Amino acid sequence: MKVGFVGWRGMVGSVLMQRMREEHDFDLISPHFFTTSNVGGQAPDIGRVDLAPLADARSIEALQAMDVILTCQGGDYTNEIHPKLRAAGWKGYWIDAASALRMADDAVIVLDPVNREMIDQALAAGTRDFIGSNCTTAIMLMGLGGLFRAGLIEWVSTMTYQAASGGGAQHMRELLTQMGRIHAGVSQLLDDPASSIIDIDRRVAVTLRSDTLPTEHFGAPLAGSLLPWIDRQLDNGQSKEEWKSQAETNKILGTSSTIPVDGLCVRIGAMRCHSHALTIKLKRDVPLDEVEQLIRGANEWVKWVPNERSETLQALTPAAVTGRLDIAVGRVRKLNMGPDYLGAFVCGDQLLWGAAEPLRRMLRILLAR
Ligand SMILES: NC(=O)C1=CN([C@@H]2O[C@H](COP(=O)(O)OP(=O)(O)OC[C@H]3O[C@@H](n4cnc5c(N)ncnc54)[C@H](OP(=O)(O)O)[C@@H]3O)[C@@H](O)[C@H]2O)C=CC1
Ligand SMILES: N[C@@H](CC(=O)OP(=O)(O)O)C(=O)O
Repeated sequence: MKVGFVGWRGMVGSVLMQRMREEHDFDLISPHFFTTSNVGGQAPDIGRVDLAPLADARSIEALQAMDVILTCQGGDYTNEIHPKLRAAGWKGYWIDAASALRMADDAVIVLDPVNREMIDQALAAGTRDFIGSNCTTAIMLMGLGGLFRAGLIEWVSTMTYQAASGGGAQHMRELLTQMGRIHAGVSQLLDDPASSIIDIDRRVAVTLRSDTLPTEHFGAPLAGSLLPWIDRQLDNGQSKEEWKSQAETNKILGTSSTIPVDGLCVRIGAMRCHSHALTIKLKRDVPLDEVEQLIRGANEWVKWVPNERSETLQALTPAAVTGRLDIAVGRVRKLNMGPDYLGAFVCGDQLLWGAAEPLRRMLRILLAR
């Protein structure tokens, strides 16, 4: 199978390449690499010597020769190229990280540990566009899939804690630069055990509000702060990121009546793990041991964290989860609102299950047909 890769050197694409090498996916395909900026350049090192030079990612003719196109190039590229390619009669499979086509009627959002049946049915019916879900939504569904599958969830309120990587590589750099500037402004005081914490704090506040702190990408300081708005503003008061959670959750689950999902999405100073603090309204009072069994049994990546302080601090944090496929689920307990109200916390790497992993697994599904 000829597979064309677009966007392979970006942040999501690089994680995808790494995972595909780890899983030996390249052994099973004929890979072709495309570029929007360096036609004729050298293909990436994937442990193979038989690769052609980089092809033009805007050449419909070159793309048409592919059986599958897997793109992490972004929504603008998708909006430009996908319609032209289909209009030219291309019948191949389009696998995409960007949100552009997600809600299209003839596209399926792929998260196979949650919606494998839907993917199989769509393939049998001739669907050709398979799109990765929003990262935040994917992580919640990977963590709570067992409760959704059992039909126990009446609604979910999700308050998110989203990492800098969701904005892209430049955002991660900006966060670290902000951290460094803040530290540099007080490092001498920190070294002096006799210095006043009030002085240190005052200087930090001055740095946070100063024009010299780089905020080009986030639009405001994130280090030492947080940003309670992610993505565009919608007319109903939601952010686009908040809107996606209900829309995509229900599309992925194929619900016949909408399960309400809503809450506030907040950017925090984590590097690449998104987290959710969840309030779940169950349809009935489900005993906690049953809840645990359902959550743990949903997929092999759920890492159950008992609702205890030390284990939570060890395992239910971005620091513990980053770079791993684990979806940590913990803080599961009944809330004061009543026996059918459940609290939970979910944490996952947004570049893995939130972006690259469902795409490479979709490719595997195609290869296994
Ligand atoms: N599903 C999800 O939850 C997520 C989805 N995404 C999607 O993935 C898309 C890609 O995101 P992301 O990987 O962050 O985008 P990047 O900005 O890292 O990369 C996108 C493209 O930019 C070009 N580029 C220009 N300069 C550089 C450079 N110095 N280093 C690397 N690439 C460069 C590359 O194209 P070229 O080689 O052709 O020049 C690259 O493929 C997003 O637009 C979004 O749609 C992102 C995060 C999560
Ligand atoms: N919006 C997400 C990342 C992302 O790219 O999402 P999407 O693929 O839905 O556009 C974030 O900022 O954390």
